[in-house]
Amino acid sequence: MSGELSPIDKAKFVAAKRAADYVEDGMRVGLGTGSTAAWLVRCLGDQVKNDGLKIKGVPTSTRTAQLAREVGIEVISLDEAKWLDLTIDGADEFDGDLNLIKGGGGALLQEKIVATASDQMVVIADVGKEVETLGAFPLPIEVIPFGWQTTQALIEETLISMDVLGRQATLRMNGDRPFITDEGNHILDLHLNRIGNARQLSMVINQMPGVVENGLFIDICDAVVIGYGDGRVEVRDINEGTVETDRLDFVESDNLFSDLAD
Ligand SMILES: O=C(CO)[C@H](O)[C@H](O)COP(=O)(O)O
Repeated sequence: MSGELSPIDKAKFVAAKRAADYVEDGMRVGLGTGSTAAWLVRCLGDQVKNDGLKIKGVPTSTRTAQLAREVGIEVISLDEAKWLDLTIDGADEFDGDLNLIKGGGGALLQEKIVATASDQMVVIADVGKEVETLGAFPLPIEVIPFGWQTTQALIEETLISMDVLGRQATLRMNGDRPFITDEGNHILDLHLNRIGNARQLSMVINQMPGVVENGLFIDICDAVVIGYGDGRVEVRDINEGTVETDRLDFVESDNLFSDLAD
């Protein structure tokens, strides 16, 4: 990547850069997956290299693990860490209660395990991820490959019996093959348009044989750092509402930004 970044990349960058302020020396930090989380990993790597920040990172995917090592972050497993001070991750959608849809990058299982094992989960997102009601983004469901079509049919039939509108579950592909997660599973993307009762839906889906986990994160996220293309950031905290609006100075961060963009 080089040259001028798009407003959406700038928004992701400023959200990630602001969220890096949550990270303190000595912390065990869950590192999310996706393009926004990748900015965070690069920002933390920069602080490790240039400011002597000492952290241990628990990545939520092989992709993030590779990037974290490349930028100089010490990587440990979740079982080594046992418990984390903080997880910072992206999201595909967040609503006013800071409930999320995640898994667009196919890492929802590790992401949910890691976020749930953390004192605090902070989401970083460009403002386009904010929704009134979750569901326009297809809900990822991780299923084991054995009998996946039976699991798909069970999901669709159960949703019909619950009168849920729009319930097609499509197998995620990687070219002409099924997408395979880090745990060797498949992803079904459930097209609902609108999720009326996310908590109930999540529980119903997770009870089905063959389902490993779904991408609804209910009552897990503590704060969202929202980035805007002009450098503004807004922090929304579950307990305190909007706690801060700020503007990151692109001039000040130009070096880091263009280094990272290269
Ligand atoms: O849940 C995820 C990966 O499984 C990502 O956090 C989500 O898809 C957002 O990605 P991006 O930051 O690239 O928009």
